[in-house]
Amino acid sequence: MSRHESSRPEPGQPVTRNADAHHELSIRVRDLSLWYGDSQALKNINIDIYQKNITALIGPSGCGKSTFLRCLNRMNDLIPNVHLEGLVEMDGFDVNAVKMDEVALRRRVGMVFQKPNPFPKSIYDNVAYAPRMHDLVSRKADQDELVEKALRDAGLWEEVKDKLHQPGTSLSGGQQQRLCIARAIAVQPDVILMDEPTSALDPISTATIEDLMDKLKRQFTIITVTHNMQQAARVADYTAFFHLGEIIEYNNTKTMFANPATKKAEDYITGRYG
Ligand SMILES: Nc1ncnc2c1ncn2[C@@H]1O[C@H](COP(=O)(O)OP(=O)(O)OP(=O)(O)O)[C@@H](O)[C@H]1O
Repeated sequence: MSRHESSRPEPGQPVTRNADAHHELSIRVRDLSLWYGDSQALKNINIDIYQKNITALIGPSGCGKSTFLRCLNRMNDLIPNVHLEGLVEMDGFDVNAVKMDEVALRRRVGMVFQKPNPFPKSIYDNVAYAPRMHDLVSRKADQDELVEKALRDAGLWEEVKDKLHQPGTSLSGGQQQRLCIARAIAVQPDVILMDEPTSALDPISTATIEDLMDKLKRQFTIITVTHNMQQAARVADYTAFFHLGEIIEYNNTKTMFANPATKKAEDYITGRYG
């Protein structure tokens, strides 16, 4: 029996589709449920997320996409009265295990938010902050090299190389978001979570970030929440459709958009509801 067959959810669990067998597993989620107090926000989520691919999470407002994303780096731990059941496994490690070091986890799983949120520091220090905190660099020359590489990989170096000591907040919105991406990749995470990374940006900055995501997936596993169906179709290798806290459909993006298996996903993708 192949790894994929053995990890299939039991019959009766929410529908999830396994991906092409040649892709390596990054994150395995089984029977994940989450409650805010008495209110259940995620219901028996089962999904396999693949390395060095982009997975888009789509679905109507309030269906649990951001809640799910935060389960992947334990950011829900910061919210009072959250109760979680089920398994989130990353490269074979149980993310929710008591002994899992949250600082180490957040080094492996970077996050980029909807609104660009650079630290109130220089462009240089925004990028150097986390590598310093994680003791990844000590010599100044190594730090300079790392900052340059992260900014180059985020497609920002040419625009900022002559003003590295200006505040990150002095950049345009699209540049600030690329700075946040540089900050996230500076510690070489395995996974980057993006929560509507372009929704606050103009169309040109959005296109720049989409191109960047396409390049970054050679190095990183990317999971992105988006309300923009064209964006999901353009950038995502796989798409998961959430509805009322469940994953109703999960497939490679081409198949889901050309031939959705459920009426709900079809209606949502075609803009008939949501
Ligand atoms: N901190 C919180 N405390 C209590 N309930 C919450 C909290 N965050 C989210 N919820 C609830 O959990 C459900 C899922 O919310 P979530 O933000 O994950 O959905 P979403 O699909 O990301 O929505 P959107 O597309 O609007 O961002 C909603 O009913 C929401 O009200």
